[in-house]
Amino acid sequence: MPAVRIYAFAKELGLDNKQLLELCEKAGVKGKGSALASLEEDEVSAVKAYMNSGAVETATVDDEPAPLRPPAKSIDTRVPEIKTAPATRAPEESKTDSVDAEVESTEVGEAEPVDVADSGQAEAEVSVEADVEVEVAAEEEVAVAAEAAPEEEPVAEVKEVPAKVEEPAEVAAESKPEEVPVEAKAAPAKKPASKVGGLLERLRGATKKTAAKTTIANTESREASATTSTRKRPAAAKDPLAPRRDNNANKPLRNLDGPSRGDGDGSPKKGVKKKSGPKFNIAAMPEVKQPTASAPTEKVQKPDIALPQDARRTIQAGGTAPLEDFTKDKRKDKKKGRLGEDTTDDSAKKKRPSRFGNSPLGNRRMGGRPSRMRSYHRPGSRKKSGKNTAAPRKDSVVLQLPCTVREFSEATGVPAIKTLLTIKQMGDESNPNINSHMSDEMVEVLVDHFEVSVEIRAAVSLEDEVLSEFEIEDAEADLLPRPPIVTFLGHVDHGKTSLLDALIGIDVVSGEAGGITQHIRAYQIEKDGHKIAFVDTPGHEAFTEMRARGANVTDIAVLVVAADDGVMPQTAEAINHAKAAEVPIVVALNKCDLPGITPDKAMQDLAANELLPSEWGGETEVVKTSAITKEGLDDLLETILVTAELHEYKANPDRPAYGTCLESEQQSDRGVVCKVLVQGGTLKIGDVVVCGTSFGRVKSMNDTLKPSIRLEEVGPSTPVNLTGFNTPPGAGEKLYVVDDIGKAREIAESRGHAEHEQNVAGSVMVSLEEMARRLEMGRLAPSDAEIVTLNLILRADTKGSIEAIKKELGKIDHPEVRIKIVQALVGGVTVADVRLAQASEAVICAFNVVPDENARSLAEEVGAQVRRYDVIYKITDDLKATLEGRLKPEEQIVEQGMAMVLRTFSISKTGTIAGCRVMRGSIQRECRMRVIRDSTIIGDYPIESLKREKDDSKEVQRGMECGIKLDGFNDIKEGDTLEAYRIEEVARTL
Ligand SMILES: Nc1nc2c(ncn2[C@@H]2O[C@H](COP(=O)(O)OP(=O)(O)OP(=O)(O)O)[C@@H](O)[C@H]2O)c(=O)[nH]1
Repeated sequence: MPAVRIYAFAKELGLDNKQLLELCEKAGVKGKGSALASLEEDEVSAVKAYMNSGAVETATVDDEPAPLRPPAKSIDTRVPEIKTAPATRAPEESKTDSVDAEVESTEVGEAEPVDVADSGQAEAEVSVEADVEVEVAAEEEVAVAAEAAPEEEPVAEVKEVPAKVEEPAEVAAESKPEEVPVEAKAAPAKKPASKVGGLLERLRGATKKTAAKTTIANTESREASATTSTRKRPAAAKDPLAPRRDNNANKPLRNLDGPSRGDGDGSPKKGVKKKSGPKFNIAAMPEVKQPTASAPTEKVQKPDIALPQDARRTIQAGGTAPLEDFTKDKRKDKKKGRLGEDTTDDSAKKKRPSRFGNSPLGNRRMGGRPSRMRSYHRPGSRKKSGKNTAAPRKDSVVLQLPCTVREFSEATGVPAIKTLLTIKQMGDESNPNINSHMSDEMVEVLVDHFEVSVEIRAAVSLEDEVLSEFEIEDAEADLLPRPPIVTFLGHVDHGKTSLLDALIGIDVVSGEAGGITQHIRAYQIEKDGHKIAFVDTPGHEAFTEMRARGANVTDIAVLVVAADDGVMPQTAEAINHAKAAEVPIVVALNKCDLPGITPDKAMQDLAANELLPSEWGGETEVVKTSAITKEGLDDLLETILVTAELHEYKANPDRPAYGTCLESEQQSDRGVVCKVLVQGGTLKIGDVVVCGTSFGRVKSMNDTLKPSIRLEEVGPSTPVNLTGFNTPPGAGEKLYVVDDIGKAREIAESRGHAEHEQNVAGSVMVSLEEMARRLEMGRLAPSDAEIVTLNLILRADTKGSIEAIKKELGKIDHPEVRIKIVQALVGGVTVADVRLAQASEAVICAFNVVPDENARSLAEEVGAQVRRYDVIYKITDDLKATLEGRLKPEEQIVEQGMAMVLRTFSISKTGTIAGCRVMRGSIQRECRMRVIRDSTIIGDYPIESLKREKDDSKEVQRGMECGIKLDGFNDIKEGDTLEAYRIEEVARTL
């Protein structure tokens, strides 16, 4: 049973909100502050139990004979009062309605009685009300919609609205053939139905059977999110508004309290007397009577009436004029005994159109609650005689969200003052006025409260509007062959980087800190006239996200398995990523040069992981390679190219580009540099791009392999280093080219806002929940006081690094200590970080970045700790050791000094000499040097030679000039900073 709001529950019980809140308190259900608070199933039971215990004298909602005193008045008086919302009804209770359900299923021929009785959706609509008269038409609606409802569940993206039985028969019937197959297909798709996910699927062409499904699922979710308030768009509803209005204009309103609720002749249905029957949410009638036909006694001047806003909109949209509707209704009313009752046309009842009719928003259900669109007239509430001069409540109006109090009142006919009063009664203390914007939730509550029926139309976000064009599939004729994207995946140290280096003819592996890959790399190369985009991923377990990202952008996965190791944990993980991405896998059985290697064990491992090698009769190509001897490299390349040829990868280059951000960083001179893999369209300098919460105009694009090559435009399957974003986009975010910088900004900002809200909401909820849990267990203060928190401020070179560090730190689990990341940002350590560290007593962890001079001296001054790392697992090892109080004294890095490179000299045979000035401390011959460019550590090397003038020197002091040659690094440049340090065995303190 879903949670039920206080106000709804109070309404059922015939109590006011305050009374119920008091009852809750007494029943031991604490912490329900306002009418908007929700009660869980067990809490509802607790309240009911409390009420049934005789402690209070009030009506009960249970069907069973209750120990409470009987209602003071007749059943007619009580019935409307105890109209039961779904939240208050236990599933078993709904079984009392199974008789009705059987009738329905017989008539419709689809729904089983159990569907209605058992389904939560069905239950949601069934009322406990002991109502004698049940409309056959309504029953049909229940039966049909009850069957359709469960099939809607897989639509994950749809905001809140659970399917409900109150779905009008027409809508349910129409949408069923369109939706069910789509959702049934979409459900098993392994990839989330994201925009580019869908496009990628399409790009992968006809070889993938799932492409169509995913595309459809995407379209569905787009539709759903565009309207928010609907789960499905009836196929026939081209113009969502017109049919709805026509229906309502032409069909008589029903007065459910009137005699027509029976068989149509005004008499109650025979044989079903006093049976609990389902209640259905159908067209609400105006709350007050329309003026009677009696002629005015004296001639009055016709008032000058301004049409309400929604009526004006209707006319502008080409709908019927309000007066037309009015006259139509009048004509129809003549045939009726009473307003809203058509006593002549019984069939009309069965086919009664819902006021939600064909609208795409038609099945919007207010927050999953039962609609109260039906008008109830409590005894005494109906006016006995005389004319009602109050403005009739409107129904069938469209309410565009977000809306103000004024707009709500105009749309619903509820006076603004009454609306404001109700908002206040609901516990809103913000003192709203007529122009105040209401939250969607509040609108929903008010609609429920005033029992008005409105069609709520969620605002279509700019993002949906702008990015929807990326959902459109390219015409086959526009697709041209594109290079394959090949990702190297596998366990740490199995030789991915070495193999790729050997294939491309570069040497990346020797410059990697700690000998492990910590960043995703991507290059496009040309081999034997074929272009291929290669992506290298880290193998260390911390980089799961990067591996997943690599697998998600790839066409072909090359699984690198060291022949001496076989399938290891990250190999298995990589296999899963590749399988999830549904891409072909080519295995490179590497390190075959190692002596005494028999590849059989690795082959068995592969077979055990459902990758049966082709030489064993399976379908997986296994190529034996060695990055050292270059054995098997040609074979590997050929296998990749043949696989690519088989799959015919295509894309449309003549469209706005889209792609994926693989990595991003902040550089001091270039700003945000983002490694992007273009997957479709052509990306050009000057294009406006949006990527996650970042946006900008493409300023420059550089080749990823040869950064000096500037590119003006790049087509599909091309990785580039791109500048122009305002902030570093999140790795893995999708990039889209849009036509307007304003739109890009708006999309990025709204995403940022939503992200922020989510973060804030998440953290508050967790802490409150945790607190509540602890309070419950009565152990809040003592054990909490014992927990030591280590605050961290993370600074790293890329977002990917932050992601990986966070993941690693998340593994540190200790009962008495915990790590809290106060802030995690890309870029060098700044003064602001030091200030924050000072205020929050945090330690600053700088991964592959350094503090700027101001930050460094401030940190020294205030005693803030800046710990620097270049290998990811050292951070966790260090912190773990720190937290566990077992810091080893050895390997303490002692900073020695810093030198600026003023000039460089290239000497053949020797290499590049850096002419430096020592700016801080001193440089000693045995020191190691960090090479820093743009606040980022680009390498760490020992000193090969240190000279003053032409003489070798052991130490050069601050202010002096010297020549430094680094061992194994010749790419030193003017402006680089060299930091000297020594590793000493000294005691560490935190
Ligand atoms: N004998 C031998 N050694 C290899 C071969 N390929 C790589 N190695 C060595 O294995 C070690 C790890 O190689 P990498 O290329 O860094 O491995 P990796 O899989 O890229 O590692 P990560 O990116 O950190 O996951 C290095 O010392 C390489 O020299 C090979 O084919 N034969």
